[in-house]
Amino acid sequence: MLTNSIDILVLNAGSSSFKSSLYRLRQDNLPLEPAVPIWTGKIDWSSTGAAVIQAKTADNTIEEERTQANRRADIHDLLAYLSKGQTQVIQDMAQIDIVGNRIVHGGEKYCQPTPITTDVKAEIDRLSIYAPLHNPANLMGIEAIEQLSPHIPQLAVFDTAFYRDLPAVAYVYPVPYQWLKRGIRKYGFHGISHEYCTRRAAELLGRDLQELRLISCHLGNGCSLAAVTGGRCIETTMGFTPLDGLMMGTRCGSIDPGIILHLVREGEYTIEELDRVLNFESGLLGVSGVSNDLREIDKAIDSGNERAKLALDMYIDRLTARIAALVPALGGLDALIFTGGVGEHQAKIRSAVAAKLAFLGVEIDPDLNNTSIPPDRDLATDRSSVRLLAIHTQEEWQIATACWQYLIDRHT
Ligand SMILES: Nc1ncnc2c1ncn2[C@@H]1O[C@H](COP(=O)(O)OP(=O)(O)O)[C@@H](O)[C@H]1O
Ligand SMILES: CC(=O)OP(=O)(O)O
Ligand SMILES: [Mg+2]
Repeated sequence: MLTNSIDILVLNAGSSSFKSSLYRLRQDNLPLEPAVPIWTGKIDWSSTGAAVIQAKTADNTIEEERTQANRRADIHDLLAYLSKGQTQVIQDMAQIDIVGNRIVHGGEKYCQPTPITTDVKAEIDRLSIYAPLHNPANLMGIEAIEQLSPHIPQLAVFDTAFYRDLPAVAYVYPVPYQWLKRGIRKYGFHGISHEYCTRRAAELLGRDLQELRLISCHLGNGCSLAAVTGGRCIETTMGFTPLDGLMMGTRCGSIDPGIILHLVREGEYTIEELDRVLNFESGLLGVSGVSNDLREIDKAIDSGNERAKLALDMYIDRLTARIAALVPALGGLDALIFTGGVGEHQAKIRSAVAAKLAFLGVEIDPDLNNTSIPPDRDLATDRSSVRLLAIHTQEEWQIATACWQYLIDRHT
């Protein structure tokens, strides 16, 4: 039985962070604009071995630094701040109507928000080998809730679901066709973010999503592009796993598969070691030797570090090349969307990309691009033939709306 207001808790476990939001929504009306959560929680595991836990309400913040991270315990303890201490917003966890979990890899089976059962958990676990940075963390979130309050319904919202209508030319790999039967195909990730941002782009432009040709650039620690036309995603850069495509913070993106064959053949690395190196020690961090964080790379460049400069140049070149490569399939481009920590905050990346795409008629307004104004804005000049949108991604809100819809459908 639903009361007038619905409490929806969202868990978004990433590779080096865990984000959580509690929304209190009215049952009769889903706001068009993202609601402000009444409680947010964050764990930052980015410095090796340590954890910073932060819980926040409109009036209070609790911050706890732990020298020894223990992901399971960190998640459990963060969520406990919902019902205790200065950030208490509920009396009891059982008060929460539903928990929405971002699940990165849903494989071929899950294309819709799905209630979590033992079977669903087993499948998320089975898929962990294909998304080792994400699916295990996603499961930890689910289990933390089960421990804190076993009877709250939980919903899985999949990153891969956005790609359910990907055409075969995009999802089939040029390998023996029979591999497809074994599930070897492109899945695509960051779908929750791309779905939110492409819909938001249509709103910002005051146009129907169906008539737009869009490329959404999700540039965070993980990076991917999604090409959308007629409201359908037709191509993306991540693939069978979130390791493919663009150069990322610690992930390599597309490289010659011959390199892996060579290293394994030489006996220099086991598969597990290569998995670690390509997922955690490559990308911006691997090339620069400095950091996966572009803010740190920038500082190193300013102090004359050439490898940091090379890493940045490679990041921009690869990003631009992959954007341009999506344009023929779209038959043109109406808007390019920048989102994720890098896309939203790094004006330098946006201007470098725009400059390299000038041949497409792209022109960024340097004043708009450099001024720190609120999120969700068009940065293109009036004469640019492509709109350039910076959009604050709202994965948690996207998941909350799926939960709201699920509850309403169940009770009507
Ligand atoms: N305020 C900021 N200014 C500049 N860069 C930022 C800022 N915030 C985040 N970034 C960049 O975004 C990256 C993280 O993006 P984010 O989307 O939060 O990552 P995740 O993949 O963990 O969700 C950082 O490594 C950094 O390069
Ligand atoms: C799929 C993925 O790479 O997610 P994130 O960017 O949150 O690590
Ligand atoms: Mg992210």
